[in-house]
Amino acid sequence: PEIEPLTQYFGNKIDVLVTGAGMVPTAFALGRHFTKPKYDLVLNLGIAGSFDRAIQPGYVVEVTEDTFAETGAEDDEHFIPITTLGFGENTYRPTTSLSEVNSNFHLQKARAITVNTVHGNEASIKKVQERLNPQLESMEGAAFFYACQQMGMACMQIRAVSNYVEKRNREAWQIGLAIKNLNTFAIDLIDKIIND
Ligand SMILES: O=C(O)c1cccc(C(=O)CC[C@H]2O[C@@H](n3cnc4c(=O)[nH]cnc43)[C@H](O)[C@@H]2O)c1
Repeated sequence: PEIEPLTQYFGNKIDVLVTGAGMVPTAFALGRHFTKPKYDLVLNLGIAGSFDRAIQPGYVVEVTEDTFAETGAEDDEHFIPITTLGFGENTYRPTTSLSEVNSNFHLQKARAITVNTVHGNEASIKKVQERLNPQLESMEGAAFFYACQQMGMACMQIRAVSNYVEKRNREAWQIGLAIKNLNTFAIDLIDKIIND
């Protein structure tokens, strides 16, 4: 449902890969799909939660970096990131930007984290904010950047905010508004890209 208006609009003019929610389904689906011809541009489109009260539900945002928030080790009250452990990276970035792709389009930029568990507890939200100071969270973004980087694909992540990251308050989520705004933006952008 997140990209149905877009698939209806473009038909088979673009390839749409629905990965399912979460970093493992996303990385697997992209790894399997990328054995096919190289793409000019790969877009990750989805909804997200916002830690930043200035980035409100309905806003469409360009993600400029995305961190796997949970990869590391606990040392009692202290968190040791995987980078410190020496097992690899936790932060990944797009390999192109909206301004490079089409200078007529502008979006607010934001730093994101990628999580397995949607935050919904005040203490854990405070902890992750103190550690990583994210503006957005999703369940796929960093895995998307990772897969694209591994395969040398030009990539960008565009997310529409469906909810604030707060103590679980499912009734306040505005998924319909986020999906509408995400699809309106994505259709406009892709239309320009394929017709220019
Ligand atoms: O908690 C629920 O009842 C519930 C019902 C439907 C969907 C969800 C999701 O968690 C959707 C996950 C989906 O959306 C992205 N997303 C949206 N908001 C957030 C968030 O605050 N934290 C992390 N991910 C979020 C996510 O990328 C998934 O694709 C829950």
